[in-house]
Parts: sequence; structure tokens; C-alpha cells
Amino acid sequence: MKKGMPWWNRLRTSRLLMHGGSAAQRFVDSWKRDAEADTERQADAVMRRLTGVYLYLLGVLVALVPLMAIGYLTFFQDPALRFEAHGLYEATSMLAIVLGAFVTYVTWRCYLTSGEVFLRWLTLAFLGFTLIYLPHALLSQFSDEMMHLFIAYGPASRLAMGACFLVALERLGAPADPPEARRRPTTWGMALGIILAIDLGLAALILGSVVPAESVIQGMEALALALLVMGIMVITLRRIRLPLMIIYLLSMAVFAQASIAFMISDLWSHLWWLAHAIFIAGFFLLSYGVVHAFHTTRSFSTVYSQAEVMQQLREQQTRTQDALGKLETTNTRLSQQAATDWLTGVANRRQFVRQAKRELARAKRYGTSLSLLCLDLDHFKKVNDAHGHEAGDQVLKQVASAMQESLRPHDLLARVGGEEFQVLLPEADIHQAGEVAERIRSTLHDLQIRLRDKVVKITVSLGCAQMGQDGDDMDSLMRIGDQRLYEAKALGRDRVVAGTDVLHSVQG
Ligand SMILES: Nc1nc2c(ncn2[C@@H]2O[C@H](COP(=O)(O)OP(=O)(O)OP(=O)(O)O)[C@@H](O)[C@H]2O)c(=O)[nH]1
Repeated sequence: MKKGMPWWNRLRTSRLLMHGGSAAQRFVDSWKRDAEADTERQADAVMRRLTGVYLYLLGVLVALVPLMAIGYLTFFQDPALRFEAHGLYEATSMLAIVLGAFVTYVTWRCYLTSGEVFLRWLTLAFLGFTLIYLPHALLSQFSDEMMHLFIAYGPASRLAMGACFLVALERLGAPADPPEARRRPTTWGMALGIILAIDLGLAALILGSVVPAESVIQGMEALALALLVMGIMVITLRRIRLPLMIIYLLSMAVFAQASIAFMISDLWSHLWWLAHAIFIAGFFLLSYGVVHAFHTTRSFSTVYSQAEVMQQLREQQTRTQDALGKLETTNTRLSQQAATDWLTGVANRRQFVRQAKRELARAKRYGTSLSLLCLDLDHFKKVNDAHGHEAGDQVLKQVASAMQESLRPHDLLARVGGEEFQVLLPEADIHQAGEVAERIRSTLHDLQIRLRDKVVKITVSLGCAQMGQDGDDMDSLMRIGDQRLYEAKALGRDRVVAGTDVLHSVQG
């Protein structure tokens, strides 16, 4: 029943069919099945929606874990508590530089392969962070003497990274860079120059004391936070659902909370250390995405979720099944064509020989009889000469079809030459073969072959041979069958020669 059928029509149709016995029962059963499948589909859709909302909430919860940690430290502990450990800080800063360089390199390698513009900007983000953070790591041993400069490189690195993140987002989905443009030294040289200029410019700004260092530092951190929030909004509003972009979104949220923690913390305080920990968590998360891209498609926008991959796999399987079905149909048609005579549609010589060998072996194994008829149309040349070759073709077709009708389903008729046919008769001795041959002869004798504007008459001569008495293989049977066929021709045509005697003969 059609899914969109109104219920009153369903009822009327079902009432009508109720009196129809088993057909009505089948109808009701299929209706029930349809209804059950509908209900199951609806329940599945509700569950999908529910689990989708759950996943969404889970993502929000994970993204806000840093805020919970900041809140815990601020409200339940003393966030101003100091932990001044220069050695530890130097070591972790240098580790951050090494990690930054490594992730920059992996991202760059991904970009070189895919040419994805998004990845070019992501490489620049990591490169910017690493090279702008480097003076911060180098200055950590002089943090007391050059406190402001030491601190300033932190927010500056986050600001550069946030800016590149935002541009990367804006360029997501842009056509890939051509391979020759990906390594262009001018592009990367210019990027390095700008980063170096930022490093030097910042040093000049802070050391020159033109603007209060505190406000430069807070301003950069606030700007970094604003850029990160903008990035989060872009992903959310554009409803970007690509798996790696979800990781991108989460890490941006974590970076933004790290900036908040930096803004409200004092140097060496517990909150300041927590801000670093939050930032590193965001960095690890994003580096996971980059490494995942490196291990798969080396692109951020073509790494699919498992659900998407499964969907693509299902579609691919359906396409493969369809193609296989078509291939099977074509193969069947081709093997049918290879076994069939192109003109009459009966078996051809190849098929006949193959089938005959099988039947011969079967007859020998079970001790049953098997006979062969050899047929040749009489004076067929005259038909061609009188009516043309095309008319001759029509005659051959009608003769083949008339012969086919006088045979049992398991007898095999084949056209083995121009106007020559053979018939394989399983479980028939020479006597029965003679009867079949005579039936064919008289059918064709009486057949009115209708061509466009005239009626043509044709006769046939037949020779019969039986397995055993006339030979044990197909070659012998065919030879004897042919001999008897020519005997029938010699005796005046339109007759049957079966065995040593002319069993059936009609004067035509
Ligand atoms: N129209 C048509 N004619 C064919 C085809 N194959 C063979 N022929 C013709 O069949 C005729 C066979 O002629 P012959 O071998 O001399 O035999 P016949 O005229 O049938 O005479 P007998 O066999 O002696 O009775 C030839 O004219 C062939 O051109 C075919 O596929 N189509």
C-alpha cells in the first residue's frame, strides 16, 4: 500500500478486500507491516534527535571545563597564592616551543599535500605562536628584570594565533592552492618577516614606554579573546559540523578561557599557572586534530565522521549491488546470445554440441536411449531464388518455430548450418525418433508460410540415428544421421529415413 494514502481510503480499500479471502489477509498483513515499520522509523528519528542533543550538550560541557576550574580556584581556593618556580617554567616554555615547532611542521606537511587554504593559515597560526612565544621562553630567566617584556610575548603570541585562526575560518572551503604555490619562498619568507617584525616591534613598544606596558598586555589579551570568541561564533553560526572543525571549535573555546584566566591572574599565581595549563590543553586538542588530518586525508574539511563514512559506504554498496545486478543480466544475455542462433532464436551448433555431449553421458550413465535427427530443407535455394534472401530468412524463422512447437520441452532443436537443423531426443529410441521426425515432416509439409503478399510451401528431409546401435559418440551419430538424411533426399525428399529402413515416406 502506498505510504501517502489517506486513512479513509485505506479503510475502504481494506473493507472491500476483507471479503477476498487470503488476498485480503495478505493486504492486512502488509498494511500492518508498513505501520510497524513507520512506527519504528519515527522512534528511530526521535532517538537520533535525542542523542544528537545529548552530544551537543556533552560538547558544551567539555568546552566549559576550564571555566569550572577557574571558578573553583577563584571561589573555593586562594587564586593569588604564588608558586614561583623559574626552572620549571623555563623547561615547560621550551617544551612548548618544541611542541609548537613540531605541530607547525605537521600542519605544513598537511598543507603541502592538500593545498587547503585553511591549513595554510593554521600553519601560520602555529608558526606565529611558536616564534612570538620564543622570546617569552628565552626571557623567563630575566622575568624579574624585564617583567613586562617577558609577559607581553605571551598575549602577543595568542593574539597572532587568534587572528590567523579567524582568517583560516574565513577561508575554509576556498579552492586549494596550486602545488607550485604551496612552497613559494616569498609567501613563507614574508610571513617570517612579519612575525620577526612583531617580535621587534613589541620589544620597542614595551621598552620605549610610550604606552603603559600594562595596558598593552591587557589590550592584546582582550583582543585575542575577542578574536577567539568571533571564531567560535563563526563556526556556530555557519553550522560547521565537520568532525575536525568540532575539535577546532573546542580548542578555540579552551584558548578563549585561557585568555580570561591570564587577564584576571597575577604573575606566578596559581591562577596564572592554571591559565597555562588550560592553554596547553587547547593546544593538545588542536594538535590532535592536525595529527588526525595528517594520518587521513591531510585536510581539515574532508575528514568525515564515522556516521558519514558509514552512509557513504552504504551508498557505495547500493551502487555496487546495482552494477553487479546489471553485470549479471548482461552476462546472462551475452551467454544466451552466444548459445543462440541469431536468425531463428533456436540453439546454435556450439550450444547443441555442448548439450549433446552432456545428454550422451547422461544416457550412458542411466542406460536410457537417445536419438538424433538431421534435417535439411528441400530445394531451399529455389525459395531464395524465387522470393529473395530476406524472404528465405523469414521462411527459416517460421520453419524453426513450427518445428519447435512439435517437440517436447526437453528435446533440443538447433540450427547447425544454412538450412540444416538437428534435433536431440533424450529418452527416445529409433522408433520414437522416427515418429517425431514424421511429425515434423508432416507439420512442415502442411505449413502455410506467409510472406508479405504470398504463401510459400516447403518440405524437409530427415535422417534419424540412435545411440548404441548407430554409434557411441556424437560424431558417429551425426555421420549416420547425415547419411540417412541424404538417403531421404536421394529417395525423392520430403521423407524420413530411420534405421536401416525408410520408416516413413510420403510422396510429396
Ligand atoms: N535466406 C537464407 N538462405 C540461406 C541461408 N543459409 C544458407 N542459405 C541458402 O540455402 C541454400 C542451400 O542450397 P543447397 O545447399 O543447394 O540445397 P537446397 O537448395 O536446399 O537443395 P537440397 O538440399 O538438395 O534439397 C543456398 O541457396 C544458400 O544460399 C540463410 O541464412 N538465409
